[in-house]
Amino acid sequence: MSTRIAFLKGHGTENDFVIVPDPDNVIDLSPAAVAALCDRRAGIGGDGVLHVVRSAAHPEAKELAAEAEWFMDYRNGDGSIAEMCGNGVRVFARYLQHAGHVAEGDLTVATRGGVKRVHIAKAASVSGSAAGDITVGMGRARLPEGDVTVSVGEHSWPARNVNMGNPHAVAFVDDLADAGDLYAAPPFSPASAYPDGVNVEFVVDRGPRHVAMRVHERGSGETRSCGTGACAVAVATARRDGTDPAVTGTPSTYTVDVPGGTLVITERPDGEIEMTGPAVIVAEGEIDAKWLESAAG
Ligand SMILES: N[C@@H](CCC[C@H](N)C(=O)O)C(=O)O
Repeated sequence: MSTRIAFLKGHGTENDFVIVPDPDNVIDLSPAAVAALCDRRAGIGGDGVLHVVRSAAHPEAKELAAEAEWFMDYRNGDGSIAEMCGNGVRVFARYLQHAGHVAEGDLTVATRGGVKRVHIAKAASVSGSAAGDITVGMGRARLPEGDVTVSVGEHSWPARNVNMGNPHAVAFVDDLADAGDLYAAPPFSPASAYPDGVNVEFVVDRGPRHVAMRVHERGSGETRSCGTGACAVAVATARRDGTDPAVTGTPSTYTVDVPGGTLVITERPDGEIEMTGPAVIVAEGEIDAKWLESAAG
């Protein structure tokens, strides 16, 4: 490993990531190293890490190399691995554009949840200062059967199971404040419902086809946004509202406010879901490899 490791910092609706470009997959990103990087006081700080690797150089993505040149090796802030990160893909694409690997327009990104189609919209200003939104094709949701209850303090709510490649429990609440401080993962029952943990979304109505949510993410705690979570919320809300596109035959679009901004989610009658929102690179620099080695213990 060289003595300096390049990194960038980016976010999508304030779901923030430490980006580690490593085309040849030579950096040892242990779970402890990821947690050290994401530490908001002793490290750089982030909800997760986007390890940017050429698909051909990663054992989990080699087979996807013909379809997507780059693999998003996503890690949660505690170092755990997740199947998918929706905002992560959008920020990953912005990094590829920023680094000159891709231009505006269409591209593909390999993830543990399969190959995702991405569209980088044209910048809104000629100076390029107002970057265009980024849309990602998130694939189809799965809606596993089963009643789940989510609790916070004295409150408990029925929750809808939605799998966006990763697991989500969506609870409709009267007031987002009822979810409390969300320092700890909200307990759910039955305890066997999510053997690998779950991301929990709390949702209120804001208007026609417009909701707001808070989220507690598995492996990261409460975050300011979650892309897969916003998609899970749009899917659950469409079923609640009777606007399931598979039934109505027309696309269903929801605006989902998160604490860090707004995402727009469209589900088509064939079940394919697209998510659109901003993605920004805010800084770049170098990490001392010796610090990372000692911080990771
Ligand atoms: N913030 C992400 C989701 C990241 C993964 C999640 N914490 C999990 O463990 O499933 C998003 O934007 O989708």
